[in-house]
Amino acid sequence: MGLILASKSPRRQELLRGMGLEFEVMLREVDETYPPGLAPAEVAVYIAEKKARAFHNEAIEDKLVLTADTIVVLEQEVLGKPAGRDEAARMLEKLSGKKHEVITGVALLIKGELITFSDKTAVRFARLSAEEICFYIDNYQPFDKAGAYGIQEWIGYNKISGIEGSYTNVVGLPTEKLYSYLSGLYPQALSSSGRM
Ligand SMILES: Cc1cn([C@H]2C[C@H](O)[C@@H](COP(=O)(O)OP(=O)(O)OP(=O)(O)O)O2)c(=O)[nH]c1=O
Repeated sequence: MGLILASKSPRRQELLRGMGLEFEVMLREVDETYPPGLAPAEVAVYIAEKKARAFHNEAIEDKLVLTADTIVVLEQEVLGKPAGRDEAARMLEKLSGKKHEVITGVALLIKGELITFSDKTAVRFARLSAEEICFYIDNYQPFDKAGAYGIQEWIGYNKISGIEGSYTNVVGLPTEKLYSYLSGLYPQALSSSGRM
């Protein structure tokens, strides 16, 4: 069975490769807004599902479509990707010295059937000074990342004091949980790449 990753995120592509999976990348335009009243814990799955539904009417035979969405939740506030420098700085100021949650929602679509799940990781930031925030924004890539940071970049190495849960979930895909779902539901997706 073929696996389609519907994601432009180079991190997700790298994580899937790291899982030993073979896949192709197909992209569709998706409006990533969500209803204002939606509980933060449900937002990532809601958007991942929207990304998968973009393939609903397509002839993709028996291929499995995988989509995901990652958000940061700080004290019930959902932080997505920052729109610009000021918003990135504000997000990092809020995260400084606090613990937040990173939630990645995943949707699997096959033959019109949709399965969704999510994983949650707690991340604790050390205090960030104004200089450190400026340095990070000027030298790294906060703009394509939820919460304006990448755990895999400078800030993750130097300013994250602890995490509880899956590391890959923070980067963009809960690989252990995904592997378990694929093993149970679609072992063909794993065996087609010769790994099982
Ligand atoms: C918190 C955090 C997020 N991120 C990334 C993961 C996601 O790529 C991004 C959140 O945006 P998403 O909307 O989840 O994904 P995307 O727009 O990059 O890709 P696509 O919608 O095509 O699948 O933030 C990191 O790389 N490191 C981190 O530590």
